[in-house]
Amino acid sequence: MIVIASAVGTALCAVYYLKEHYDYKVRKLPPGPTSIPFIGDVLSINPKSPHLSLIELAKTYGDIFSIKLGSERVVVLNNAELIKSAYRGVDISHRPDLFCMDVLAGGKGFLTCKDEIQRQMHMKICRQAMRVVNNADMGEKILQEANNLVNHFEAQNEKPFDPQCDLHIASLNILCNFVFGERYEHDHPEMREILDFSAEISKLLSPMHPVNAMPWLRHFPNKWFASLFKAKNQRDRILMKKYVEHVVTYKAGRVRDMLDGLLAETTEAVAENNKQAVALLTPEHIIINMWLIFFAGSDTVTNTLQWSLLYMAVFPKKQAKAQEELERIIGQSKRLSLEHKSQLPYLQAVINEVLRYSSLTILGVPHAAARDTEINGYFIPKGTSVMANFWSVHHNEDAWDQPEEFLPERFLNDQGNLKEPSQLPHFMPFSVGKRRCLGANVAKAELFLMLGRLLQEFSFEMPQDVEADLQGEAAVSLIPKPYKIVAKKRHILQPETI
Ligand code: HEM
Repeated sequence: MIVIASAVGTALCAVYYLKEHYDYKVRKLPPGPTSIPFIGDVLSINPKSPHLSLIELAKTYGDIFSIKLGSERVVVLNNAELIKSAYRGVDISHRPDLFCMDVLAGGKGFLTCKDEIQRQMHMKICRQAMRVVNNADMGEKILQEANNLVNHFEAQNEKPFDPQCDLHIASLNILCNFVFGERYEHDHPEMREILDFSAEISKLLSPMHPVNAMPWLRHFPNKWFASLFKAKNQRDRILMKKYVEHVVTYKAGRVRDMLDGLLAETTEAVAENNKQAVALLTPEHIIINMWLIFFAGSDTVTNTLQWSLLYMAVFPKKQAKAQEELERIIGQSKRLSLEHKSQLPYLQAVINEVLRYSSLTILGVPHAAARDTEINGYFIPKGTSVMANFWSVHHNEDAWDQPEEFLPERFLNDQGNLKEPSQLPHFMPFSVGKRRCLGANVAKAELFLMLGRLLQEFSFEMPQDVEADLQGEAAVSLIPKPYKIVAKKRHILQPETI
């Protein structure tokens, strides 16, 4: 019996390795390590720093290579040129299937939409709805949260505190305001529910989570699936309530927020008898698209602000330089606004350097091949997941001078102005191409006003005898480990102290 079992096992392994050999040599898939049946190459990846493990693999296999996560092949791109050429067209513009996302989006909304024409319509509709808010009072909405944040930080009385919760509520409030025109106090029950379902969904989104790795488990009672469906129901209940309230109070020609923008799109599509657009503007589609904006826009901004405060405390000279610029341009008499952006290049350079140095979205959001295609001469079968190692791009020694130093000055030209994007071909915090971040302008506005307001009011310091940890921990993105910080109320800086 043992002999038969070993013979069968050996034969299966031989078939597996022959298939691997065939994939690499005959089908010309991007090269990579020989994987182990069932688990693939997971042992080569350190879950705490996957971006660094992938850089190590690139040293052996080149800037485009493939690994297996379980039985799924994933292609990894490790340099800016490859990422731009792969993400430019529609061939690599789908998202991989993930069970949790299937449950939460159910094929609706723009994120998982596989029909290119429908996806483009979704994007057009969402961009138009977002633009309505951009042009109106986005700056005011952000400033309101920034001022609220100042009050919360002030209430800490210069004692060490963890800023994560305040920053998260501020960024969620901006999105609530932006999407359905409401903001909440910290202890409002609806805000608590939004925080709960957002945190639960963030946990469930890892491809390694049991709901995604073993979807058949849903047929048996278990806590993971129960929490997925609970989070979905909470989300649907709150967003459907907002939808109904907006339908009841909507007035043509008066767009209060993104949801009104979507209702205006619906009215227009119905009037023009545009059946395709109407089909993408059902209440379910609208709710999913609203949620996708929350899902994509809250943790990213919260985590970037968390990194920003930590870096300000660790690099006090850079903090003082940004404060001196704010003092000189805004002073005490004027209110910071988005109009001041061009006059505050150093603050913008600090934000860019935070985005580069932290490379928060280390591996971006995975793409998938929409059809059989090629990258750099290698065959990429339809459905294959493709990931971009943005951390590697932002820390590439050939592209950046002293990449391991925090130097906002690298984003300024000789005249002290912010460099043009064309002068920064290796800077891509919001990704590139067809699926690049839809909210990049909103994110930049939030970071500018929130960090700007905080630096006007406080100097950030690490608590006495505490050393900052700048390594972070990898989840869906690279987030700072929980930390405490001191927000010292500022007294106006004299230029000679800098
Ligand atoms: C610092 C903050 C942010 C960073 C670093 C960031 C970065 C990214 C990245 C890397 C992607 C993946 C692009 C790709 O797949 O190639 C993405 C997608 C996306 N982001 Fe952001 N983002 C931020 C804030 C926001 C905000 C505030 C919003 C909304 C208001 C937003 C909305 C989106 C959406 C909707 C997508 C998906 C686009 C699609 O699937 O086509 N993001 N973001």
